Order: sequence, then structure tokens, then C-alpha cells
Amino acid sequence: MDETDVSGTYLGFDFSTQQVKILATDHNLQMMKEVSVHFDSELPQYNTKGGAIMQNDRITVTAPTEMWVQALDLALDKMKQSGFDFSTVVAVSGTGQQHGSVYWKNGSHAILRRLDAKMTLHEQVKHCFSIKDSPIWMDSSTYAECRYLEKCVGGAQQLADITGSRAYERFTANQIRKVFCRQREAYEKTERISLVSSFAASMLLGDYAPIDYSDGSGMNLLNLKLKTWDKTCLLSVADNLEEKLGIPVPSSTDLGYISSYFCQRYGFNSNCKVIAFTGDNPASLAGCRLQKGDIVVSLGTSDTLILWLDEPHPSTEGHIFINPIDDDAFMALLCFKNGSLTRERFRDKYAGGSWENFSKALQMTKPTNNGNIGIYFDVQEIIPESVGDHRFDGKDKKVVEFSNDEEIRSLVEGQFMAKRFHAEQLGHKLTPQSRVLATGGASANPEILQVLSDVFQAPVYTLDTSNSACLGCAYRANHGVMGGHKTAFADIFRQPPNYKLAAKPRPADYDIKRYGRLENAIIPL
Ligand SMILES: Nc1ncnc2c1ncn2[C@@H]1O[C@H](COP(=O)(O)OP(=O)(O)O)[C@@H](O)[C@H]1O
Ligand SMILES: O=C(CO)[C@@H](O)[C@H](O)COP(=O)(O)O
Repeated sequence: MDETDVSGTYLGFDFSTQQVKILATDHNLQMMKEVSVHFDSELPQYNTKGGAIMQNDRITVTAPTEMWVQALDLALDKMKQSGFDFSTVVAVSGTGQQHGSVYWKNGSHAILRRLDAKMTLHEQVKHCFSIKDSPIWMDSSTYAECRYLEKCVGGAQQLADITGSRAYERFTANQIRKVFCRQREAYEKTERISLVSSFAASMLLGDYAPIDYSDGSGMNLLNLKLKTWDKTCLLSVADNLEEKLGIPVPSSTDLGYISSYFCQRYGFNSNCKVIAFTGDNPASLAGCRLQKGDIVVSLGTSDTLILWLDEPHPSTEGHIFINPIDDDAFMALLCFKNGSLTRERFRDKYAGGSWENFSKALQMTKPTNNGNIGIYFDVQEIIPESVGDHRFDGKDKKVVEFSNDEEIRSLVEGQFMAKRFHAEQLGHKLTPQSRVLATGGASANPEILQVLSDVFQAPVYTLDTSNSACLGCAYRANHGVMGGHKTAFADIFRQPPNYKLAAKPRPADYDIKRYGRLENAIIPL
């Protein structure tokens, strides 16, 4: 395979909350193979729950950085054992859970540059981190840092105007400030700060990989219009931050050749390219081949809603990111923290731990649930900032519990009414042409998708894989070698998207305004 050969295969890597996944496509960008390494069950020595560790204060949430390194070793070993021929790979790209940060200790760059193929990555890289446990997106311990950053730039809306979002606890600037203020020695010993995505790219590259514009938009640091780190934000967060972050790059940037470590250990071709990694939600936009007007609903650990935007209109609710497949466009993101893990709680409590029973409960109950509405936040939610279980009967009266089946319907309907309510708040209008593209682990469940379709009164489509973020990165790997932003993303495909109709809306009259009123009522004053 020479450098110009684009007929081989493409790999997408996903460092998401609960697992590392690798997906391979052929030269037609058709999926060939997927492997995953699940943190809780396959790396139990790290004692994570849902891939994370919640500290006693219940607001500090981290993940062991070295666990992600070890998971990469295992995932590549699995691919190899399955007979995958790494020498066919033309390019790789990837993605990570957004906002999480990795702190590389002084001297780590030299280690990355000289990886020894006889040893695992984990053996060589595990001591490279000045902070051993990476703060991740589930963290909400940086309230004070958020208020400070907003004050420094002149207010929440001003920060949103610059960076696309008001200050959010999980956003990286506020996490870095917390480290700077509370672990100064560790901060001083840090030569580079990566996002989870650029950290993963750094390992594949054997060099520090830059942060891409799209994932960089989730930091409260990137000026969306100038596409550079904002000076006021940098100065407000920590000393010498710019040099620790490196220069941000377009998401389709060709970063160079894969590290010789992977050529020697796994048989990658030395011409294999590494294309910039990005955040998992931007990667899902790419994987779903989102078109204007469509909505992506990702049902992973978090639930997210993604829209394509030509123009950014940042507000103090939701996020605007630079679009990962078109640097001149943008995307809107709404993130809901209480997604799959809350559905798992209800599955275990009201459906005997089985998704099949959970689905049956949805089949046995009717759309709008006899007026019963539930709002369930196991951990402090992002939109709205609230926590706890809240149940209302048809007359808006607070109640303690519904029947088991109604509990399950109230959870799923509540989650989707929240998405529709907040999408409409952002100005998104559902039209008869609207389509919902569903992805993420829970999109494998047809009954959940039926509720999604009923609440949005729009057809719901799925892809061949629920893992659109990984697939999107195999696409982005191809796009990168085809010239990146010089080539329209849509032009890399020879075949139309393989969407499958998963659910058609049934007649149902969801009172979304009523949902909004009830949600407002549970926000603490
Ligand atoms: N049949 C199912 N019904 C509902 N949820 C499911 C089903 N299968 C898997 N899931 C959910 O998918 C989640 C994982 O989704 P995934 O997108 O892989 O997560 P992440 O990328 O954040 O690691 C699990 O936590 C699980 O609750
Ligand atoms: O915080 C956000 C987005 O702002 C989350 O969506 C993370 O990016 C984690 O994603 P999943 O692992 O749930 O896909």
C-alpha cells in the first residue's frame, strides 16, 4: 500500500464513558468489524462504575487515566486476535467523551516518541500523568470556578458569545482552574493538557496531538469566531496555559503517520495516517451523516441532542460547537446527564433487571401515560440544574409512585419530553419533514425508539450500528486523507446513508408546555 492508496480500510476509535471501541470499514466505508473493551467488567481492578469513579462528595467524578491506556492495548489485541489485517489501514481517526482532561507529566513527550514495541502501551505510559485520575464530563464540582470565569469575561452571555457556552462545571477550563488552584504542584509539573480525544490521538501518533476545533469548543476556552484560544479566558484560568494546550486545528487535519510502535507491534503500514480526533457528539454528527433539519438523539451514557447550524446564536442554555465536518458551520448540542444509567436503575427496580421486561412495560402502557409525568435525575442534571425524583399525576399533583409499568413509561416519556422542550426553547421547529436519527447503546431498543417517535411526532431512523461516533471517525479518517475541509464530507460516500426506519409516530397529544411548567417547578430557587 503506498501513500496515495485509498482503497484499503479505515479505523474509528471511541474512548467513551463506559468503554473503548474500535470499528473498521472497508474502502466503500461499509462497516466490517467492531470490538470493544468495557471498563467495569473487563478492567475490574480500577473499580469504576459506568466507567467512572464518584468521590464521597458526589459531585467530583473522575476516571483513572491509565485505564484508558490499558483498554487501548486490549482493544487492539482483540482486533488482532479476530484476524484483522492492520496493514490494510489507510488512516485512523477517533473520538473521546467530551470535556475530560489528561495531564501529561514533564518528560512524557520523550516517552511517547520512543515507545518500545516489545512492551504494552500501558507499561510505558502509565506513569506519564501528573494527575492520575482525569476529571470527566460527569463532574459538577467546579461551581466556584464557573462563576469566576463568567465574572472575568463580563457575564454568562458574554462567555457564551465568545466560546459558545456559558460556564459549565464539566467544561475543561473550569476543571483546569480547579487543578491550578487546588493542585498547583501537579499543574506546574504538567507539560501538556489534552482532551480525552487528543490524548487518544497522541498515543496513536507517538507525539502530542493538537486539540481539534469541534471538541475544543467544549472547553469554555476557544473563541468560536477566531478559532483560537481566547486570551481573556486563558488568563482567567491558569498561568502558562496556552503552551500546555498547543494550537487548535481543524477537525479534519492530517496529523501525520501512525507511530512506528503500532507498525511493529500490530503490523500497521508505516504510511497509515492519523486524522485529528474529536469529541463523541461531533463524531456522531459525522457518523449519522446529519443533514440540515434532522435531529440526532444519542442515547449513550449521557443522552444528547444534536442539530446542524449554519450560524451560531449562543445562549445561556445548550452549547454551540464548531462543526466537525465543515469548519464554517456549527452544531448545537444539548446534553442530559441522566440518560442510560437512570434507565438502568428503573430496569433494575421495576423490570427485574431485564431490558425485555422494560420494553414490555412500554408496550403495556399508552402514550401520554394517563397524564402521569416523571422527572428523574439521579445526579445533578445539566438542563435543568436539579436533582431527585419528581412524579406528577394528571392534575399536576405530586405523587410518591406510579405502578411499575407506568414508572418505566414516565421515565422514558419524561426524558424525551425534556429533549423536545429544550430543542424548541433553542428555536428548533419540528416540521412534517423532520427526522430523528437515533444512536447510542439504548437505540438498540425498539420500544424506547417508539416513545421517541411518539413524543417528537416524527419518524425515527437508526443506522447499522448504534455506535455512530466510532463509525463517524472511520468516515472522518477517509475524509482526512481525501483532503479534509477541501473536500465536501458528503462527497466521500459512494452510497446513500443506510438509515432504517425504526418507528413511525402514533397519534398522541404530548403537552410539551405542561412538561416545561413542571420542570420549572422542580428547579431549586
Ligand atoms: N436493549 C437496550 N435497551 C436500553 N438500553 C440499552 C440496551 N442495550 C444497551 N443499552 C444501554 O446502552 C448504554 C451504553 O451506551 P453506549 O452508547 O455504548 O455508551 P458510551 O458510548 O457512553 O460508553 C448502557 O449503559 C445501556 O444502559
Ligand atoms: O458531556 C457530554 C457532552 O457535552 C457527554 O455527552 C460526553 O461527551 C459523554 O458522552 P457519552 O459517553 O455519553 O457518549
